[in-house]
Amino acid sequence: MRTAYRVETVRAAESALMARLPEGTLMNRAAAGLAAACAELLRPGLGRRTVARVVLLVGGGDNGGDALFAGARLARRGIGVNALLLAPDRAHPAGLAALRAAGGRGLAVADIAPGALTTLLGRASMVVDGITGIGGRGGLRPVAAELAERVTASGAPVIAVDLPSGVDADTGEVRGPVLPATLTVTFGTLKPGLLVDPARQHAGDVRLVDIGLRPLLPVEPDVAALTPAEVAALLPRPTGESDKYRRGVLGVAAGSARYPGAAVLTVGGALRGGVGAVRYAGPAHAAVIARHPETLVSPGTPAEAGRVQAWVAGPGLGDHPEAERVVNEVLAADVPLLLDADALRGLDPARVRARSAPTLLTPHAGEAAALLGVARERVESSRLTSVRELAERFGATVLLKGSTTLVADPAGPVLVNETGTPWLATAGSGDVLSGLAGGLLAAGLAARDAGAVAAHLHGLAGHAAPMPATASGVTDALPTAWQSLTG
Ligand SMILES: NC(=O)C1=CN([C@@H]2O[C@H](COP(=O)(O)OP(=O)(O)OC[C@H]3O[C@@H](n4cnc5c(N)ncnc54)[C@H](OP(=O)(O)O)[C@@H]3O)[C@@H](O)[C@H]2O)[C@@H](O)CC1
Ligand SMILES: [K+]
Repeated sequence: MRTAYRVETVRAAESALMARLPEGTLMNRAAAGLAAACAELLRPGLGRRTVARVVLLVGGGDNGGDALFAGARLARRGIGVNALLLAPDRAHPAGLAALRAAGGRGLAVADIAPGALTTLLGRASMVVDGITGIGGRGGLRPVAAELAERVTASGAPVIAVDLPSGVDADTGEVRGPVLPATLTVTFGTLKPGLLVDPARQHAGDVRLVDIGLRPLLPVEPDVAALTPAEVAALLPRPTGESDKYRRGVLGVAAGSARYPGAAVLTVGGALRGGVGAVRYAGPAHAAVIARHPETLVSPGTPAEAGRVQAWVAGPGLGDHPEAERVVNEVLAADVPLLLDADALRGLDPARVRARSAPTLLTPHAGEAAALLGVARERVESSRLTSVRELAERFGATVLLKGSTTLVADPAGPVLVNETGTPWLATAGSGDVLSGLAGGLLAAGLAARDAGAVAAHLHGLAGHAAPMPATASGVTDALPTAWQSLTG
């Protein structure tokens, strides 16, 4: 797992580690890793014998200290380094002294004429952002924001120290101006803001520098992303003993006269999710059997459908004459249940909490907002907080769809899926995901794993599908995605 820890936990681990080591060791390790990453990016330019010039943006905290010590290392290699000090009286004294001793310059931003600043930034091979790290609060303050804007306008690549300045490390929220980076060099551990949108989008590539923190961090992270190997290990595989019931039978209650396609896509996703069989119950049975002849179909409601190991309900229920009854029946079924789309409308938390079998809810931001009674923008800007709130309120696992899909249980780490692509924002794509995750539930995966594995596969299939991707194309690409994971 790629794991991320919130600031409070990082600080506790850092102080425990610092207490065992000579003063300055951690910052020295951080600066060494940062300087190495910068030098690597500068090398192609140096190969052409252009003069490398680095500009450091230095805030009043230790994030600025990291930038200054890294700058000193670069200056010792003959690189021209100018540090722009946002708070000159508070710039890390030892860091500034090291930079100056190595031949670099420290300049108070307030003392630089606008024209000179433009020239300095225009000539920079790269800008190192040490304005704020884990000590940053809210969006950048006006002077820092103005500087950030000028840096962005200069077009120079930005290397963020620990975090892009202006993002919230713990929540991934962006509450004001921020300086977007090409590369973020982070220390000791990832922070949630490096995995969760919208902050993640400002981080560029992320490189983790080991400063020896790992053994002092708790086992359980706050946010994590499964690696491809971990996803592969969770995929259900039939054994010699398998029959369709042991592999799992999924019930699908989706689609309606108006939206038969939703039933077809949900069943398609399930069949590609490694399930033993799919029972479809509802008005779109003819469309389902025409497209997926291996489906066991019936026109009735879930209670009449026969034995299943999990249910998916919701996609395209639309004008289904018995939509309410369908949702009531699957809620009453004592098997894992995935609720999506129309089944989420007006869903009563108490009814979900009362279930004895696991429940997985798969809202997009709009549906999540309706369930929480907040504006959609609030969910989009506070995705991590929102998904946790929903999981807590419903006592269920919640998969919040979006650019980075999040999967939360009422407690424990939130899983982030990193394989998504904007191409998946296409009609019916969510129905495929529901079927896929439902199939994994029926195969016996825990709700959190089913959600995370489905999101991962769905993302890979979104990349593998012919462009421009359609939901059917994504379904058809699922075996390719599966094979890319299992070799
Ligand atoms: N601890 C360790 O072991 C290690 C820590 N390391 C490094 O230390 C970093 C944390 O350092 P930190 O705690 O000094 O906080 P930091 O991120 O520099 O920010 C505080 C400064 O920013 C300012 N400021 C705040 N908000 C602002 C805003 N919106 N806009 C503008 N300015 C704002 C704030 O001003 P103030 O509020 O005090 O007026 C203060 O001056 C960490 O991310 C990592 O890089 C590494 O060396 C590895 C070992
Ligand atoms: K920074």
